[in-house]
Amino acid sequence: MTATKTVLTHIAQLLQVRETPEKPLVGTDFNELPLLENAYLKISDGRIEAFGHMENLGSIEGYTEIDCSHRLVLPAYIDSHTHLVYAGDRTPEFANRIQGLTYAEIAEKGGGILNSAALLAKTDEETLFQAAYDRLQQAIQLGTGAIEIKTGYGLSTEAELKMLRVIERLRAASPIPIKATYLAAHAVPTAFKSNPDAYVDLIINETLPQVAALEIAEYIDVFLETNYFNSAQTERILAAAAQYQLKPKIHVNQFTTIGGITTAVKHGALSVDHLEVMAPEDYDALANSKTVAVALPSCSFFIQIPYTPVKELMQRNIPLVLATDFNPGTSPSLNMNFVVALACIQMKLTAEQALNAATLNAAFALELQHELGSIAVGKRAQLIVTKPMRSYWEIPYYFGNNPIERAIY
Ligand SMILES: N=CN[C@@H](CCC(=O)O)C(=O)O
Ligand SMILES: [Zn+2]
Repeated sequence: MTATKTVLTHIAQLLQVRETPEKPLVGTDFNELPLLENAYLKISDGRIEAFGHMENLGSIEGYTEIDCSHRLVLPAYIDSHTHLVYAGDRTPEFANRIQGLTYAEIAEKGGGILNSAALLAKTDEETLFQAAYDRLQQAIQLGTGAIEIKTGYGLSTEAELKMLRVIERLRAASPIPIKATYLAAHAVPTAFKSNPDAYVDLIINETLPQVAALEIAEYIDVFLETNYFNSAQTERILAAAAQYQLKPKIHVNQFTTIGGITTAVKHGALSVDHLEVMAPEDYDALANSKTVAVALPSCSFFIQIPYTPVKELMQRNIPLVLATDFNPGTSPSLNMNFVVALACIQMKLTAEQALNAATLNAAFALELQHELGSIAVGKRAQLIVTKPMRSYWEIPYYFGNNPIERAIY
């Protein structure tokens, strides 16, 4: 936590200096990262009070000074897609994958999401909370200034509500904003294998009303994928969720393309997430929508699947967001710096584009663009002070290093 009045001085470069735009960044705006050199930034009661060139600093009496000479300052990352709450881990499955099994083969054997659900069912709320709270602290130290957390390892009403209560406790204890997503349909439980539609009925008739009554979740999610949930099932869930004002953020096109993006867009999805496998009609659906595309390169890296074709998205002016997809199966990393590095190295984004996708555009993916994501007076002062560096290109260049000296929140 910062003192009530703090001033950052001699900032070599203050990055992402812009007022909140009406829409997420695309085109030229997305290609540029506006900055101020030799800058100061004043913080009062956790908000950005003022900023400008050092020569215009004026009196700093009553402020605690943080000298940022040779350092860059940027808005904290927004991680708009995580599965932060889970029990145990999946290191045995990781070992199996190293020995040659695929994610799909492990899932067929009852591993994957079903494995995490079984572990979660026998783990108490306090244990889940403590583990997730530790991870939240890690995320903050790695530069994350707001985070989305999904349920989805419940696969029963009782366990989904348990996950939501843990998220609520995290929210109460967290110094950074948390948005909650009810991941209603993440996998078909074994008991429903022969009749997945009956599980969808249970979600709609039993779990969803109780989730809505808790008033913790803002968003609804479905894993729309071959062997998981199809478009017709998703449509039913999203139509029911709309009655409770839960907006869709959908897992889609991770392994196959089965019309899911069109479905998500039709239901006014705030975001579609993954998009590693894309068909021409998927781009068309997105290009004519208000839905943002969330790429998750750490998942592609960890389970060795294609990277989201971001150039194709950018060519069509589809807003691009980057997030970690932190989860025990496909992306056990909370490190947004690594996400930025992968986006540059593997997806060929420029550092400007990657940082825009991880800050301001990411804020749009959680409807936090008026609070976070850029340096503007009145926004929350959740900031990253880097270690000494000459250029923000060093963030992806020294991949695997921690570029952050201090997280301000
Ligand atoms: N694809 C669906 N959900 C997660 C993985 C969940 C898991 O394997 O536990 C993802 O985003 O990759
Ligand atoms: Zn995910």
